[in-house]
Amino acid sequence: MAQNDPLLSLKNAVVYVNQNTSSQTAILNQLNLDIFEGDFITVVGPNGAGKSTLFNTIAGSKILGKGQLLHRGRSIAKESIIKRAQFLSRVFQDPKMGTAPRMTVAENLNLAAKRGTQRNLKLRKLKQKRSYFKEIAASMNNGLSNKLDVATESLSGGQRQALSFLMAIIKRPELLLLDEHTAALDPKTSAQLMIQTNKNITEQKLTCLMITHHLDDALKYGNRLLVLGKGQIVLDVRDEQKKSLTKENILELFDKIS
Ligand SMILES: Nc1ncnc2c1ncn2[C@@H]1O[C@H](COP(=O)(O)OP(=O)(O)OP(=O)(O)O)[C@@H](O)[C@H]1O
Repeated sequence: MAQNDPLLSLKNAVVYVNQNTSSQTAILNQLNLDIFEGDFITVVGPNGAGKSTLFNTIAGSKILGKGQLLHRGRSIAKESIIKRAQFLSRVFQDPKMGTAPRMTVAENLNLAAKRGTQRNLKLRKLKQKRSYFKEIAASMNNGLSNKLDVATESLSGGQRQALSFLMAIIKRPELLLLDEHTAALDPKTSAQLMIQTNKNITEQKLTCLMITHHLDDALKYGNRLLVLGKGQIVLDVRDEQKKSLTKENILELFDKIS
């Protein structure tokens, strides 16, 4: 693949609800998007703009009605969620999703680390991995590293989201989808997780799309910003153009598309 070929492309993507009925509506409407390796794209838009639908379409939980979805030039529109999970991972808003509640932090990390590999790893190996798990948990800077043997259900929301994030990146996905992953957290915890999120993404050069309603975060983080409205991309800016964008610019655009 040439350096400038996209990692993932949507071409004239249309997603319908109530397809083939009189109330058929396009909730993604002729959307075009090229995602390149190393892009850290923040995604904003009013409620109902189609942000989650975009993620669902990429991850496979919504079916493409028309158009193309290409991974490194190869159509994946008909591939299952499980198949696509081999190259992408996703963190949701709800701290209860993404982790197994009765399992400990270390067991959850181990499960994520061996995803897609042979299942019969011995506990001995889990012990060997402990120092690595402790190290990455410590990098989240929120006390998670002292809770390796604690059941996930007894973690704080912030620790649980930090764990979900680590599980999502532990095998270095080609594409990381963050779906308002800090939205359920209090402002301080949310800001703290965002700092660690950004650190990991930039240091590891991960390719990421992040939906957020925090416009300050959307402007502060990432190299590229998308505004979605009515199932279409109404703004796609990167680098210097993104840096010169203001919250007011985005809010004006929201007014126009709502
Ligand atoms: N299964 C469905 N049936 C009917 N309408 C749906 C369905 N899924 C999504 N929609 C509609 O599609 C539109 C886009 O929804 P989507 O959840 O993608 O928006 P969003 O930008 O993520 O919104 P929010 O910021 O509120 O999370 C909305 O009008 C929503 O009501």
